[in-house]
Amino acid sequence: MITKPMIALDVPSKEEALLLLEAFQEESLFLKIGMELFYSEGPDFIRLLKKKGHLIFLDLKLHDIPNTVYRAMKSLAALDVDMVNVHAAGGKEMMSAAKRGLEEGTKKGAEKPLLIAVTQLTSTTEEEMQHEQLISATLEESVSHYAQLADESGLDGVVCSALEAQQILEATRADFMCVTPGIRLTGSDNGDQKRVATPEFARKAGAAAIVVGRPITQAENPLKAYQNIEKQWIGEEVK
Ligand SMILES: O=C(O)c1cc(=O)[nH]c(=O)n1[C@@H]1O[C@H](COP(=O)(O)O)[C@@H](O)[C@H]1O
Repeated sequence: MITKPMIALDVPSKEEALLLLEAFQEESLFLKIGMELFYSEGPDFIRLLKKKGHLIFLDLKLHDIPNTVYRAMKSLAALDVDMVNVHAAGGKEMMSAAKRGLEEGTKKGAEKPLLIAVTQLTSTTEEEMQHEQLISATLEESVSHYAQLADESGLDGVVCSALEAQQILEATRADFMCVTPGIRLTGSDNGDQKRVATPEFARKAGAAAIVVGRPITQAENPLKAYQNIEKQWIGEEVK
């Protein structure tokens, strides 16, 4: 279990990201850098955050032909990040190519980043999946199927809603990682998220990590919000 909640740094610039991080002072964090920040600030900002002692989940959700994903992963591995992801919908050949790229791109002596696959985005409902993606299975079946494909491709885990973590662990193996975004506290704004759960639910369902963005980044006091979520995630009593 990754005890630090992963903070989704969904802000447009390095300045805004650093301003937000000021509140956390010297604390070492697990930061998720997504497309918005990576596309604007690039690899240099990742290196800076690593130098400051943070762990990085580089969330670029690769989904392309196997050769392209293999080559892209080789580049990403050289950044020495801790976790990267692809879309499971890219298929087993693509996921295996991603893994090979990471292995070949990791510097000697460095640890290979964890590789996980997005199953169905937490912003997707079963109805949307069936009518827009024309997948006739239930959402649970689709998510478990993608998780099994990811496991067979040698990946470390998946991104899913905490609502599906327990069934995924049953369909794969006990140490398969379920990284769960769509985390919300009871009564808070879901925004565009559809399959949401509390940190406590995620823990009880066996999730390996939680990813939290707006409930922290848009809170009046981001540090306090983070600490509150962390307590619920690791199971400490909230005062
Ligand atoms: O891969 C992800 O991280 C991801 C997958 C998914 O299914 N749903 C999902 O919300 N995410 C990411 O998790 C974060 C959730 O942010 P909040 O909804 O603001 O907490 C965003 O940065 C999303 O890009």
